Amino acid sequence: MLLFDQLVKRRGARTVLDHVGFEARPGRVTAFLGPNGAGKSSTLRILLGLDRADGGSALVGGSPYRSLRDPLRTVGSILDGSGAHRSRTARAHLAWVARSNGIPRRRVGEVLEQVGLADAGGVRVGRYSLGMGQRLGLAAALLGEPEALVLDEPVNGLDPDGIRWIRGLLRRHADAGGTVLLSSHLMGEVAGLADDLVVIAGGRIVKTGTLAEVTAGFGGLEDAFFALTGGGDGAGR
Ligand SMILES: Nc1ncnc2c1ncn2[C@@H]1O[C@H](COP(=O)(O)OP(=O)(O)OP(=O)(O)O)[C@@H](O)[C@H]1O
Repeated sequence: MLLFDQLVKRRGARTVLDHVGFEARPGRVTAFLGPNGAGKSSTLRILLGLDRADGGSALVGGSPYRSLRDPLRTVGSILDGSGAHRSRTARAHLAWVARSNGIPRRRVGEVLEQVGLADAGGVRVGRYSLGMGQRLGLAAALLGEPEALVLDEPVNGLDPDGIRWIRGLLRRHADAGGTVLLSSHLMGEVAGLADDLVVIAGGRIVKTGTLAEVTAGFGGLEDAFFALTGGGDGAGR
C-alpha cells in the first residue's frame, strides 16, 4: 500500500503540491494522470525519498521510504530512465545494483529474461534504444522482487508491442497481489490498464476513482481528462 496524505511541496513562492492525498492499493494498478508540470514526478520523488515534503507524508507500507530496511525489496521504481552508466553493459549494471542491495546474483539473469533483454544483457547501455532503456529500468525495479512498483511514465519510448508487453507485466504483478502506481500524461495509455485513476492538475488532486467513476458523465477518458485538468493547463501556481 502506498499512502499520500496532505502532501505539500513549495518551490520558491510557488506551491507545486497542494495537499495531495490518495492511495495505491495492493492488487490494483493505479494510474496517476495529469498534464505536464501537474506535479506527478514531484509526488513520486517525495515517496521515494529523493525529495523532502514541506508538509504531509508519503508512506510505503506504513513507513517513510528512508526508514525502509530493504528498500529495493519493498518498492521497485523507475524515475528518469534506467540510471545506468552508458559504458556499462546491462548485466554489469544490474549485477552492481544487486550486489549493493544484498540481492542474489541469480536475479540478474531472471529479470533480464523477464523484460525481454536476455540477448542484450552484454550490450553497452549507451547503445540501447529508448525502449530498451525503459526495459532495463524495469529490470532494475524488479530485481528485489518488491511488493510495490512505482513507475514514472513507463511507456515513454516503447513501441506498441512494448506497450502491450508492459501492460501484461504490470497486470500480472497486480493480480499476484502487488501494488502498481504508474504516472502518465497520456490517457490513452492507461485506459486499458488501470483499475484506479488519480487525476492531478496544477498540484491538486482533482478526481480519484475507478475508470468508470472518473469517466461517468463524460464522453470518455479523454473528455474527462481535459475537463478535469482544465484543457491541459497543468502549470503550477
Ligand atoms: N527542481 C525543480 N525546481 C523548480 N521547479 C520545479 C523543479 N521540479 C519541478 N518543478 C516544477 O514543479 C511543477 C511540477 O513538476 P513535476 O515535474 O512534478 O510535474 P509532472 O506532472 O511530473 O510533469 P511532467 O509530466 O512534465 O514530468 C512544475 O511547475 C515544475 O516546473
